[in-house]
Amino acid sequence: MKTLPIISVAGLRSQNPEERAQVARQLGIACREVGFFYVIDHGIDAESIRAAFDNAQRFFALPLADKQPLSIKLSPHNRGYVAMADEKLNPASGADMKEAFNIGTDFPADHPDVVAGKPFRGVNFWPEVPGWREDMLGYFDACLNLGRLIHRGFSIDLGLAEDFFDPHLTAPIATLRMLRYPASAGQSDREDGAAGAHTDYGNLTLLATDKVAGLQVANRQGEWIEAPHVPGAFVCNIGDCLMRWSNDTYVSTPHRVRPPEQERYSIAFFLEVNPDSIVDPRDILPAEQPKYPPIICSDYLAYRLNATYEYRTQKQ
Ligand SMILES: O=C(O)CCC(=O)C(=O)O
Ligand SMILES: [Fe+2]
Repeated sequence: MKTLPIISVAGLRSQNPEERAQVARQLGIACREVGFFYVIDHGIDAESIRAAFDNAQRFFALPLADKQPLSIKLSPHNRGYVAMADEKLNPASGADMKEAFNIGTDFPADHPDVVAGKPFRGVNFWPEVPGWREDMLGYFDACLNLGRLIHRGFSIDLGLAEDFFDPHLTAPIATLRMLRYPASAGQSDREDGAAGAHTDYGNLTLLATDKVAGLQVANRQGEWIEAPHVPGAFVCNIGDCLMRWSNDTYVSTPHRVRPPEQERYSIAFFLEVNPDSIVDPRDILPAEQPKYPPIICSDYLAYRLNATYEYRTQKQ
């Protein structure tokens, strides 16, 4: 396998069950074989994607003094600004040459779940850039709805009720993450210098990229293959939580980012499920011997984040 499949998900919106099943079959093959695929006909309009990239650019262009007060280190909820070289997605490798900004599921400070200190229920940090918050929350919701739709395809493929994931996706943990990788100018000697090899933690990631190359995905032969920008497409991949939930039927696959020739932007949307959802392989594959005990979604995510971010002392 040298290239990633490109899947049109338009059929998932069809009234005709056969059209939905046809898309589900393609998703199922991709999720079993490589855990990565491009999605086209996703229904998110080009203008809102462009606005999200413009907003990312405007944010990262702010002086460090404006970004640092929004530091993720000040958030117990995985939100805010990650400064250059402050993260190692592969702890065995070097620091990632990137900066990032995380927006989580948006809750007001007086929401009962926030007041009660429920895991991952918190307020976002916002830069003072006009229009930014509205645009980014609109884009967040569009990604969430696409993530829900793709989960319907997964349910069909896995032989579950089509709405199996719906009750788990009513108010899920989700993170919209803007990323900026500076031009390496030939300076980096690490193939994974922009983002170390890692798998994602949740159920599903939807990634919008710009034209600059950098993302690589490991195929089953252990070779790194390029995942180039496909205009209008999202790069989608399975995360560890869904791999576990599906008893390893779907695979989460290592990927990394090479130091780009030119400055590169990407925007990832990491979708988990509701914080209190029980992730139990027996619910998806009751006939199989489960490889994993049941876990609570928020416990699993907190465990994975705490392993990645040394500064995270606050358990969620
Ligand atoms: O920027 C990219 O292309 C991929 C980023 C990524 O894999 C991540 O942040 O988890
Ligand atoms: Fe990733």
